[in-house]
Amino acid sequence: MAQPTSSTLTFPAPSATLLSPYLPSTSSHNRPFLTLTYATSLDATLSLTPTTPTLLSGPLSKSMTHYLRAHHAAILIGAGTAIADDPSLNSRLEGAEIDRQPRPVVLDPRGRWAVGGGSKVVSLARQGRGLGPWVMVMEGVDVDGEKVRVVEGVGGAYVTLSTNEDGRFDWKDVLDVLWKEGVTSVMVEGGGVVINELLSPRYFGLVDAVIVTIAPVWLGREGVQVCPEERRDGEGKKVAVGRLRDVRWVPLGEDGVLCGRPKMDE
Ligand SMILES: NC(=O)C1=CN([C@@H]2O[C@H](COP(=O)(O)OP(=O)(O)OC[C@H]3O[C@@H](n4cnc5c(N)ncnc54)[C@H](O)[C@@H]3O)[C@@H](O)[C@H]2O)C=CC1
Ligand SMILES: Nc1nc(O)c(N)c(N[C@@H]2O[C@H](COP(=O)(O)O)[C@@H](O)[C@H]2O)n1
Repeated sequence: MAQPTSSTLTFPAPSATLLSPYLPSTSSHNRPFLTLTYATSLDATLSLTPTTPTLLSGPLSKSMTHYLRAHHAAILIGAGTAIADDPSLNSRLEGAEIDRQPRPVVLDPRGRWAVGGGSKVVSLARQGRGLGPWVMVMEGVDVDGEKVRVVEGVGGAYVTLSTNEDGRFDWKDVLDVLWKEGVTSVMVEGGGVVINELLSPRYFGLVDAVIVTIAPVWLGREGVQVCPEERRDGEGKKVAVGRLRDVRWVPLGEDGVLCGRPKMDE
């Protein structure tokens, strides 16, 4: 039997039905609906090392990712992932034409990502199989003119945003910029810095839905781990950061997909 090409992934309707309660709904708080989604090992690890692209999702859960991408207006990653993976950041779901492609957004305050004509995201945008990326950089950073030319040449943009004293964007500002540009939903895929920050007590409340693929493998130490900053109560006692409610487990091949809505414990 012929293998599907990279642009003809399908996601079975019964699984799609199970996911439907977690898909973006109309936002009631003047910011994009934020879905946090990633694949992890049994030891809560995203990749073997920060610079090693690591396939965790099986074929069905990978199709789910492309289904989710086609249901979001934007897909966001940190510069670490952009540099390590040279990702495509488009949806290869069957029927996901250009009007259902998510806008790739990369948090790259210092303009480190070497986005050029050979980058997958640029190449796909040139072929009409994805959108040009929006790269968020800090004020005053000197971005190489050639990179700006390449990004703008495929309909993308470098967007300047202010940072705090640590050189970090406030997530509320990131979401505000996207909202003002008409982005109603964003799927955040990672990597470790991004995920751990969004799961930290400060930003936990910004996450509307979590969809995590759990693959039956252990990756060992030195990997990029999901382990957010701890939370303490008024007396300094350590408490859980938060949990998921409205939980649903969806088996996809050998992987388990955990869906839920985050809730910070009282
Ligand atoms: N299994 C999975 O689902 C995924 C795995 N990965 C893996 O994760 C690894 C990369 O993870 P990390 O090294 O943790 O990098 P990362 O992708 O989280 O990027 C970190 C960088 O993003 C920028 N950034 C993040 N938050 C920011 C903020 N609030 N303000 C300003 N800049 C911000 C900074 O430049 C920071 O150094 C790679 O190995 C990749 O393959 C990445 C995504 C998903
Ligand atoms: N869902 C999922 N499963 C895995 O096993 C992964 N390694 C990732 N990684 C994320 O997907 C990006 C690559 O996507 P493309 O297929 O190149 O578009 C990678 O950059 C991570 O964000 N995700």
